[in-house]
Amino acid sequence: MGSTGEKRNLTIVSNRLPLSVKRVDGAFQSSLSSGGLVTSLSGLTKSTKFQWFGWPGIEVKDPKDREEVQKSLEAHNAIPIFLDSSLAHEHYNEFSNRILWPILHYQSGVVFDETPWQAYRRVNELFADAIAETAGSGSLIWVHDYHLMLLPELLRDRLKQRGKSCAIGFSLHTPFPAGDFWRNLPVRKHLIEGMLSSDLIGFHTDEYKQNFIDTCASLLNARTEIPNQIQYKNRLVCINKFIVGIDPDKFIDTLQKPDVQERIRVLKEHYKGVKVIVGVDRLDHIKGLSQKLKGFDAFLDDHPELQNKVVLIQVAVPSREDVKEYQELETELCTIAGKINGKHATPEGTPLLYMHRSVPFNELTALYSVADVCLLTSTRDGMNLVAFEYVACQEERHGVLVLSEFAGAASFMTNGSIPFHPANKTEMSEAIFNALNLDPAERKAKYEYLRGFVNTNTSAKWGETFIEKLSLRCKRPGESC
Ligand SMILES: O=P(O)(O)OC[C@H]1O[C@H](O[C@H]2O[C@H](CO)[C@@H](O)[C@H](O)[C@H]2O)[C@H](O)[C@@H](O)[C@@H]1O
Ligand SMILES: O=c1ccn([C@@H]2O[C@H](COP(=O)(O)OP(=O)(O)O)[C@@H](O)[C@H]2O)c(=O)[nH]1
Repeated sequence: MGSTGEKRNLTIVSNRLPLSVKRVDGAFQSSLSSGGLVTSLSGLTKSTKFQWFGWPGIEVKDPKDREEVQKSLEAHNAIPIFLDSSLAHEHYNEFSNRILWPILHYQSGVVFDETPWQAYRRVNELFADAIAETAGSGSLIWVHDYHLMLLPELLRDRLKQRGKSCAIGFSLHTPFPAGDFWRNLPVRKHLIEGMLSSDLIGFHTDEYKQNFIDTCASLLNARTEIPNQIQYKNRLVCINKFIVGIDPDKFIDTLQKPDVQERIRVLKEHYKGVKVIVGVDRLDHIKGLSQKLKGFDAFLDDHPELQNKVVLIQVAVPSREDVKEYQELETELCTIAGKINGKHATPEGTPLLYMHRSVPFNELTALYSVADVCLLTSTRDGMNLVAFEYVACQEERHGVLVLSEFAGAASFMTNGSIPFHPANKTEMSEAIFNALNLDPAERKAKYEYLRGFVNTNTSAKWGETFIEKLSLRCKRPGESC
């Protein structure tokens, strides 16, 4: 058990709660939110107790309705922060996902706009107000991700006004780009200063950590000579890498369920004599989905002898559908998918199954399990937990992970996978071919390497390590990080 979380009061804060609330026929229904942040933090629930603040994903105006939503979430230790829909839209869609997200992922052509920025500030303030009121002095507050970069500073001020002292940790789940890219954002200084009011800041990889440290030095003239520390104004902030992971047992246990075993049997029978490649990604530019489909097209062109012998099952989970760029990407992907099947399908079958929807967890594990290859083509990606999940489901098959060198996961998984550059179709085609033809001994060796990594670096360990460090930081602030 994660003793730290139980001894001290732990509060998790993220923009999105793990449960999204929807109004169906006048009543409220909640369902699990998608994405890696929820996966990583849900894995933590096994070992640590915490309350979770976040936006419920819906506008609720009526005080009675708010009470109803509040009660239904209470059972999951979740506390909703209600936002009116235009504010939520400007904060989440317009600033977080149209301006900040692309810059964090090295996408160019971003246009800054003042209205969304003001909404971003306002939402961070509303979070700070709600948390400062509830938090007990001495508690640990762990803030997550790019939607809430201003929160540590706003929260620290409010806690101080109330005479409370809490430890504040911040984890970024995206990459942090190299300095010159970050300069594209006119409000870059405010965001960095907001984060620097934390006691501890965590990144997924050493590269992101170093980029952040370099930016603090060049932009704020902060002192960064001591490893893993940033001194800015009168504060000493610890900076480190914490490897986020999954709960592998959840996948292993699910694979044992009779209905999942039956589903696996049916899928194996259906794809007898056919090699299955799986891809699971939120429908997002950063996942390199158009590159993936084009690379797969090149692979099919290069290997006519494999006609009807290979299928790519691509799950594209709907995401951020109110953002214009995401809508355009969806249209583009449908067109490319149609063209690929138009070119390569035969009366015996289609080489590409493109599914634009989310899949239930049991189905997801069955899909991972029957796949000979998992193809992940991110152009940039904070970590990519799908890579971990695929490995967790490959005890029997020893399938091969073909992993873009730009996923954060590649910093740790390159030895056990086949790495490639997602913009290079030829390289991708060769990587797919090599993965499909790897001999069993090599497949086993790669799988065992990755299994060791995934089983060692679990989400529970990630959470416990971060909380332990945060708690120590407060007890002995002068100590090295
Ligand atoms: O909440 P959404 O807008 O629907 O997006 C889902 C999540 O996407 C991002 O996930 C990141 O976190 C993962 C876990 O650390 C990491 O593996 C992945 O590479 C990242 O893209 C986002 O950072 C989350 O806040 C979102 O909830
Ligand atoms: O229909 C689906 C398919 C997948 N996932 C999960 O979404 C997460 C994706 O996390 P990742 O870190 O790969 O990327 P992110 O979407 O957070 O950028 C994984 O845990 C998947 O199991 C999901 O919620 N719904």
